[in-house]
Order: sequence, then structure tokens, then C-alpha cells
Amino acid sequence: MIQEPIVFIDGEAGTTGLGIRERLMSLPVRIHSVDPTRRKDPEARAEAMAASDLVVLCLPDEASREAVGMIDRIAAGGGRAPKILDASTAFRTAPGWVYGFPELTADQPEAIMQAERVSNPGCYPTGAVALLRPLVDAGIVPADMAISINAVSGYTGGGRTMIEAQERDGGPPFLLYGLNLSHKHVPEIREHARLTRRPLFVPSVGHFPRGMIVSVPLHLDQLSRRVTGADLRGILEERYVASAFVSVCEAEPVLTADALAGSDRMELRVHEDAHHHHVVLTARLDNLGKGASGAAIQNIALMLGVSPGKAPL
Ligand SMILES: NC(=O)C1=CN([C@@H]2O[C@H](COP(=O)(O)OP(=O)(O)OC[C@H]3O[C@@H](n4cnc5c(N)ncnc54)[C@H](OP(=O)(O)O)[C@@H]3O)[C@@H](O)[C@H]2O)C=CC1
Ligand SMILES: CC(=O)N[C@@H](CCC(=O)OP(=O)(O)O)C(=O)O
Repeated sequence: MIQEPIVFIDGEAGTTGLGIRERLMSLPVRIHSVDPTRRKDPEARAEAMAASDLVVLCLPDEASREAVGMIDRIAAGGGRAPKILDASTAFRTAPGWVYGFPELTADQPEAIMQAERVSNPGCYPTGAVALLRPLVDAGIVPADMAISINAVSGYTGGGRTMIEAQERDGGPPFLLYGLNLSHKHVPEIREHARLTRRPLFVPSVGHFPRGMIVSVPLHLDQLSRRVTGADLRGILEERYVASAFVSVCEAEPVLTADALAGSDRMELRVHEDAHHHHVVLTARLDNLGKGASGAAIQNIALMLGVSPGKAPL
């Protein structure tokens, strides 16, 4: 009998870890857990890593870097190092890591399959890169164009600390943050959308648990060629036509941010005022779905060569 691959989730009790654990039930894998009382014990975690085929890191950035160091030491000691999928921000632009957005290009699924180390995309970059990269690749959005990105997330995006604060206090209904304009996702968006000019990114949080809209306003008369909203939509449709997770939808006058809560899919739209040559591109997703745990399951399936056997949530 063929043995099921073994997966260890470091940070299994956190928001992203729990979402991945739940979704792993749909894959033919065995989950290796450590005793909850030892979940932060380096010795117990190193043992679990050495016994696994794939380690999923659902930790804060610094703890992720330490965990990768532990796996490096397993390899240096002559052990068989497991593959790594990292959910943190630590390695999303790091050399030697493959970016875990399978829809990025036609070659990306194969690159993820072959990789030893994959970084799971950030929730906001998932929407921004999905909208911008095909248009940059097509030469329609110039790589050095001044791009602004606005986004709103559900409060689970801030992990346990923000969830507890929002649920204890009733939370502020809406707040802009990252107003020092150096949010940790900017380098990731810039690199994977292939922009040469740093985009301006303004995130926000609303008092709802799950959901996200990322929006990118464009003045069509500033693009490289004369194009219409229908042209932009055509390029996005061509890129995502085969994807079970990403779809291009009809524009709507109103979008609610939490409509895809509980789903691992993402919806893209092109909203146009043709008379004024204005377009707003939007991506709607669940920050914990395609923005985190749902994307992780896509990557785990590719990295282990297993199939979910059912359609995405
Ligand atoms: N929430 C989201 O929407 C998304 C989050 N991510 C990324 O996933 C990672 C985890 O985020 P999230 O799940 O939201 O955060 P949480 O705070 O909900 O979970 C993090 C977990 O890691 C545990 N932990 C912290 N330090 C260590 C350590 N040294 N050893 C073992 N366990 C440790 C925490 O335990 P304790 O609580 O006891 O400290 C907690 O269980 C982050 O890097 C984040 O950027 C990715 C995509 C989206
Ligand atoms: C609402 C909120 O606080 N969101 C987080 C982003 C989510 C996250 O930390 O995880 P990823 O990097 O994997 O997306 C933030 O802005 O720092």
C-alpha cells in the first residue's frame, strides 16, 4: 500500500493553521501534530519536522525564519529535509523560494510542484497581483506606471490579537491603516505584479470577520495603448479561463466585501465609465480562503502531487 504523505502544521492552533487543518481533510494526507502543551517547544517541533514530508508554517515572520533554520539544520545533519510551505510574509520575495500563486502564469503550477520551498501569497497581494500581472504581461499597464491600490479586509486578517480585540470591544466599524505607506505587502505586490515603480497601497479593516475587496483605479488614457474596459476584461478572462478558483465576473454597481466568506474562490471585475475613460479593477475574496488557507491547500496538493478530489469551496 502507498503511504499517505505526512504534513506537519507549525502554528496549527492559529487562525491560518486551523483553516488549513480543516481543509486538509479533503486531501489524502496524514497530519502529524505535536502535543498542544509542547506546540512552541523547539525540540517537539524539530522532531515533527524530521518525520514529515511537508511542513506548513503558519507563524509570525520571525518564528517562520527560526523554523526554516531548524529545517536547514535537519538537512545539514544529514537528515531528509521536508518540503516547506510558508504562510508568513518572510519569504515572499526571497531568492530560492517559489511564489505560491498557481494562477500567476501557465508555468507556475509546475514550478510549485518541483519546489522544495514555496511562499503562500499574502491576502492583499493575491487580489492585486491577480488584477495587475496579466495587464503588465500584456504590455497594457506599463511596469513603471504610478499605481494606487485600495483594499478592505475582514478583521481575521489581523490574526488572533485583532480578532480578540474586535470581538471584545465591538471594534471600530472601519479604519484606514498602514498610513506610513510602507505596508509589509508592498514589496510582494511590486515584485509579483512585475511593477518597476513602487505602488501606493492603502489597506483598511472593517468590523466583519472575513472577506476582502482589493481595488485598483486606472485612467485608461494613461495606459500604453488605447484600450477599453472590455479589452482589459478579455485579457483577465484569457488568463483565468482554466482556473477553478479565479473567475472574471460581470461588473456590479455595488460590491459587499464579505460575499465570498467561507469560499476559496476569487472574483475579478472591470468597472468602467467609458465616457470619462475611467476603470476600477476589483478582486473580491475571503482573506482566510483564497487569501490564506484555500491557497495553501492548492499549494500543498501541487507540492505533494495529490488531488483534492472535489471542487473548491
Ligand atoms: N490571518 C490572515 O488573513 C492571514 C495570515 N497569514 C500569515 O499567516 C501567519 C499566521 O497568521 P495568523 O494565523 O493570522 O496568526 P495567529 O496569531 O492567529 O496564529 C499564529 C500562531 O502561531 C503560534 N506561534 C507564535 N510563535 C510561535 C512559535 N515560536 N512556535 C510555535 N508557534 C508559535 C501562535 O501561538 P500564540 O497565539 O500562543 O502566540 C498562534 O497559534 C502570519 O505570518 C500571517 O502573516 C497569511 C494569510 C492571511
Ligand atoms: C487586517 C490585517 O491586519 N491584515 C494584515 C495582513 C494579513 C496578514 O498578516 O497575512 P498575510 O501577509 O499572509 O496576508 C496586515 O495588514 O498586516
